Amino acid sequence: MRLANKTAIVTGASQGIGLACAQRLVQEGARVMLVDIRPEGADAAATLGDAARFHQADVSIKAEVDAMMAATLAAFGQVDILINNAGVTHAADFLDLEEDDFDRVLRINLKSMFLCSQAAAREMVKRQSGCIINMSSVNAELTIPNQVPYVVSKGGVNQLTRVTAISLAQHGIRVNAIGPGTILTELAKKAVLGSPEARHTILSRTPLGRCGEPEEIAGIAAFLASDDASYMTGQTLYADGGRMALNYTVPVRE
Ligand SMILES: NC(=O)C1=CN([C@@H]2O[C@H](COP(=O)(O)OP(=O)(O)OC[C@H]3O[C@@H](n4cnc5c(N)ncnc54)[C@H](O)[C@@H]3O)[C@@H](O)[C@H]2O)C=CC1
Ligand SMILES: C[C@H](O)[C@@H]1OC(=O)[C@H](O)[C@@H]1O
Repeated sequence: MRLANKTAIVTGASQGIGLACAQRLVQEGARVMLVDIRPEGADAAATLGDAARFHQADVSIKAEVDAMMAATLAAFGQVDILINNAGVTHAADFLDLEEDDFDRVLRINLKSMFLCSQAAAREMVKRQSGCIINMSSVNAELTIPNQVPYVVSKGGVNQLTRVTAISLAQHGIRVNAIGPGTILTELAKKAVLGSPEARHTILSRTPLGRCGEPEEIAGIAAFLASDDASYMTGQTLYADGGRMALNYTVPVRE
C-alpha cells in the first residue's frame, strides 16, 4: 500500500495501459479519477469501488482539463499524482500525411500533457509535493516510417518531461516518463500487430521474445508514483523487452 491516502488522476483510463495503471494505483491504496474521452471508463471505475471515479473529458482541450481538475478536487479534495497516459496514433506515409492528422496527434499526445501537468501542478504547489508520470514510448527515440506525428509527439514527451521536472523540482514535484515497447493493447494491435509479418518484425527486435502486458507498465508507474522513487525526476524509464538495448535482430521464438 505504497500510495495510501494519495489521490491520482489517470488519463486515457478506459482501457489498455491507463486502465491497468488505475487498477494498480487503487491496489496500492490510492484514490483514482479515471479520465477518458470515451465513456467506457465509467464501468471500469465502478469495478474499483469507492476508491475510483470516472470523468469523461478530451484532455487536449483546456476547458475540459479545467473541468477534470474541478471534478477531482470536488470528489477527493486534492491531487498528488497525475499519469498523462492518453494517446493516439495515425498511420500515413510522410508524403500523404494530412496537416489535420498531424495536428490531432500532437494535440492529444503532447499538448494534453502540458495542459494536464500545468493544471495538476498548480494544485500540487499548494502542498509542495506531487508526482507526474508521462507515458512516452520507445518511439521517442526509435522511428516507424508511417507513424510520423506519433514518433514526433513521443520525442516531445521526453523533453516535456525534462523541462517540467526542472521547472517544478523547487516545489517538491517529481516528473518522470515511462517508455513502453510494444504492449498488448488496442493501440498496438492496430498500429503494429495487425499481421503475422508485422508481429514477427516486432518480435525480431525484442530480446525477451514477447510483447509486454499493460500490467507490466502499471507496476513501473506505481514505483515512480511512490516514495521508492523519491530521488528520481526528469527521467524516462524504458520497459521494452530489451528493444532499446538492441541494434540488430534476434531469432524469433514463437
Ligand atoms: N500499446 C503500446 O504498445 C504502447 C503504448 N504507448 C503509449 O501508452 C499510452 C496508452 O496506450 P494504449 O493503452 O496502448 O492505448 P489504447 O488506445 O488502448 O488506450 C488509449 C486511451 O486513451 C483514450 N484517449 C484518446 N484520446 C483521448 C483524449 N483526447 N482525451 C482523453 N482520452 C483519450 C482512448 O479513448 C483510450 O481509452 C499512449 O500514450 C501510447 O502512446 C507507448 C508505447 C507502447
Ligand atoms: C504506435 C506504436 O507503434 C505503438 O505504440 C508504441 O509506441 C509502440 O511502439 C507500439 O508499437
